[in-house]
Amino acid sequence: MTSTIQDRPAASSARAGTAEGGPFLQASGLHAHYGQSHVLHGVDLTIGRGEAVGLLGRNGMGKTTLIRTLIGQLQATGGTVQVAGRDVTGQAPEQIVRLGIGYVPEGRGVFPNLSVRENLLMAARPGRKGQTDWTFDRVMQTFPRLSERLGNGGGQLSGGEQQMLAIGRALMTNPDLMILDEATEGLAPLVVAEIWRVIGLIRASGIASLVVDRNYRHVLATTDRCVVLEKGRVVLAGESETLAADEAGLHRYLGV
Ligand SMILES: Nc1ncnc2c1ncn2[C@@H]1O[C@H](COP(=O)(O)OP(=O)(O)OP(=O)(O)O)[C@@H](O)[C@H]1O
Repeated sequence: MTSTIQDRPAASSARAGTAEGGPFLQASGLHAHYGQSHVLHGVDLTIGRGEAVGLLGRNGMGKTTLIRTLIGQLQATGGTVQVAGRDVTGQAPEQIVRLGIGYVPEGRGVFPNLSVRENLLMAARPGRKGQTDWTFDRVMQTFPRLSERLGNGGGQLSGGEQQMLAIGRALMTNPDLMILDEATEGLAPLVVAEIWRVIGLIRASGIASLVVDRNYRHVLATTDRCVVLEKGRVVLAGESETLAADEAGLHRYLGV
């Protein structure tokens, strides 16, 4: 994160939103800038309740910027974002994620000086509708490796364990939507397989997800729908199964 990120103004109060029954997240015509640099150019994105959505695109195409704009870390310079039926455009990240988003940023985000146990327990809270499905014990069952490291500091963990802890922390908030940005980056193959297993578990548990990963084949195979960004614009979108068969589109936009 650099100083070129535009300051986000004070959070505005929630404006009237759409009904509860609509998609969990809906972004319409999103624009975002870093200083003078125009990075998102009118992006539309919808994530249904319980839907797994993949976000694909080559390096620098705007995937992380889109995520940061969705959760209010970066102020949208145009367009709107609705979460759980509320217009959250311009709101502070803390307010937006409180509506039920578990965000696992690229590069993780665990507290290095707190133990694994403390990292998890401090994140614990019921979900937006009071759901408490994800308890400390369930996270332990999901990541047996973390249960062996409970007393260790976050900073003493391997990269893979830190990633598991970051995902575990997000699950402890009992989210309706998990956002995973490059969750497998830089990890050894066995750990990568473990992370994909958990991404599958999250999907099966009915939590919606937005998944960014370099392994686009894996993303296509483990999501319902995918959106492909090129230079801050959606250039391909559709059912993952259909996109997986679109060799020409994948070649053109993902360079494969
Ligand atoms: N903090 C920043 N300040 C200025 N420009 C930025 C900043 N972060 C990203 N950019 C630029 O915005 C564009 C989109 O970057 P972004 O990180 O969103 O892409 P990405 O698709 O997530 O790619 P990657 O996989 O490399 O992270 C790129 O041109 C990038 O150089």
